[in-house]
This record gives sequence, structure tokens and C-alpha cells, in this order.
Amino acid sequence: MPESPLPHATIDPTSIFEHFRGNHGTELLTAAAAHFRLFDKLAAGPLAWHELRSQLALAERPLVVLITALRAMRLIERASDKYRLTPLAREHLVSTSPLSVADYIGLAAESPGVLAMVERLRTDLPAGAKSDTDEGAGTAFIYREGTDSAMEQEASARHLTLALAGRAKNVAPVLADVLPLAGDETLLDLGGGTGIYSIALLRKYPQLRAIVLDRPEVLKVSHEFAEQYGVADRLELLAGDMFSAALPAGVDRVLLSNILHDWDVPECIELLKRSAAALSVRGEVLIHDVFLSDELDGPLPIALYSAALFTLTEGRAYSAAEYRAMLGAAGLTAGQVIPTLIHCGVLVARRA
Ligand SMILES: C[S@@+](CC[C@H](N)C(=O)[O-])C[C@H]1O[C@@H](n2cnc3c(N)ncnc32)[C@H](O)[C@@H]1O
Repeated sequence: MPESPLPHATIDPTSIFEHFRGNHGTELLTAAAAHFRLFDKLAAGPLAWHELRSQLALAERPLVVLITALRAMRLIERASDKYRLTPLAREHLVSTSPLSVADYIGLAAESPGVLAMVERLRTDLPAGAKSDTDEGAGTAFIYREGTDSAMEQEASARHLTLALAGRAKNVAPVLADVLPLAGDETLLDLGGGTGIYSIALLRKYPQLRAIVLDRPEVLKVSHEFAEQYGVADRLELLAGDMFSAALPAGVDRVLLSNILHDWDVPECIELLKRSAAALSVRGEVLIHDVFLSDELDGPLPIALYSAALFTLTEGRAYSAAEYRAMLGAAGLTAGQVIPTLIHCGVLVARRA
């Protein structure tokens, strides 16, 4: 079988992803205005973070997702550790304002997407997870021992893994361009999915070997990709749970591509500690992901992607500052984010 090419995109597809995620803007804005009455609550005066949490009855992760998006929309701003309405929100989103459009926004209050978002915000549970109102069909993209995951069923694992490949095929050649791995022997790709990022790096660096760790049903797809892209002799497939599997020791790089954004902070720190323990003396951890601003007030496309991650997984988008804090807890320190494509970038970390 002839080897498949892995070409660079000639036209940047980023805007398509931004349009695709636009629905989360409607959902979060309508949830805030019509369900949580956030703008009316803030009309009475600025609130501290803990006051927002108790007045909205939201856990930390959903509140971060909601407030980050509203700050990115320039409807809420932070001043002296309190959150307040911007002039735009005060004039147009407070229900008693003469020029309020709150009822207009309320037209979407009962739409299925908005109701689903409100449910996710209130329960802090990903779609498919078991809750009082949900039978639990299984979560997409994440596997946690003891819970139902779509990644454990052959058809859904294949469908979800191949869906991600579309984005990954565009980004992987750019990641290979920006990472100098000429002196490296081994790359461990945790939650590697199709393995396309490893494949791009293997094709660029002939001395490199890669190990993709993922769930068994997903690895069936990675196996096909390794054959298709002509790197099967240098790509090892390791089936396991990244939170508990014995990881190979002394690897030069651990790649966490679009992994940490699937998990909450304690799980991210755990994965970073496990990654750090797998490194050789000069080894590095590569966080390939999207990055919110350190202020957590944008950019809007990442804030809306964060909402998508929040609804599907146990994670959200993080800022580089948040990653630096997690890396610090794992004994690692990072340089600057190196941009790749479709809002992604790579943060390279080594032992502190
Ligand atoms: C969002 S995808 C990222 C795939 C790929 N790295 C990329 O950048 O496109 C998350 C991957 O992590 C895998 N995964 C989730 N939980 C896992 C676990 N506990 N152990 C091993 N793999 C897991 C999923 O099967 C999936 O392939």
C-alpha cells in the first residue's frame, strides 16, 4: 500500500472552528441572562468570586467557564478582585434598564442547547456521565476507571477518534515544524488517539521512536494510521489507563496533546507528575493545547472552545499561567508558548 501523504494546509482552517463553536456563545449568554439572572444580580453592585459562586450556586469549574466567556464578550470585568458589569451589559442586559435586550436574549431560553448548557453548568458533570437525570451513555474522549466511556466501545471510539483526526492532520505537520527533536530517541504520546502527532514527528525525525498510550479500542485506529503513514516499525502501541499504567522510563519527550484540557486541575497535576517521572534526565514534557489569557478574559474563540470541553469532559481550557502552576506542582518549569495552528500552541517544560 502506498504511504499516505501528510501535507501542510495551504489555507488556514481556524475560522471554520470559530464558526463551529459559535453556539456556545449563545448558550452561555442566554444561560447567564435568562437562567442565572447574572446581569440583574450584578446590577446591585460588584461581587467577589466566592459571592458569585454562592449566588449562582455553581461549582468552581462551571463558574470559571461562564465568567471567562462573559469577560471575553466584554460584558463583565474584574476590578480590585471583584466582578462588575461593563457599561455595555449595564445598559443592555439588566432587565430594568430602559434599553434592555434581556427579553430578546430570553427568546432562546428554552432552546435545547441552552437547556443542556444550564444542566451541565448546574451539575458540573460532562455529557454522558451518570447523574440523577441522565442514564449515562458514556463520556466522549475521557476514560475514568469505573465510569462509562464511549472510548471503550469499538464504534464510538472509532467515530470520536477519527473525528479528531481532521483537526490533528492540519496541526500535526506544524507541530513537527516547531519542535526540534533531532537529538531525541523516544517520544511517549499519552492519549495519542490516532497517533497522528507522533506520526508527523516520526516522519520528520528518522531516528525517533514513539509510543502511543491510549485505550484498546482507540489503538485499533492508531494501528491503521501507523500502517497507512508508513511508520509502524517505529511506533509502539501501549494499551492502558494513563492514570495507572506503568509508563516507560527514561523517555526524551512526553507529549500531552489535547489531553490536559479534558481533566480538572488535580488530574492534570497527576498526569504531569507521571509524565515527569517518565522523563530521561534531559527530557521534556510537551503540553500541546489551546491557551486562555493569563487574566482568564479571552480570547473569545478559546473561551467558547473551553465551554465545549467543559460540556464533554471533566476539563476546560487553561491559561499558560495555570499550566505553569500545575507544572510547578509536578517539579517542572516551562518556557513560552510556541504557536502551532487552529488556536493551538506548545508549552515545553523541563525539570525545575
Ligand atoms: C481529546 S483526545 C486527544 C487525542 C490526540 N492526542 C489529539 O491531540 O488529537 C483524548 C485522548 O485521550 C484518551 N484517553 C482518555 N482517557 C484516557 C485514559 N484514562 N487512559 C488512556 N487514554 C485516555 C482518549 O481515548 C483520546 O484518544
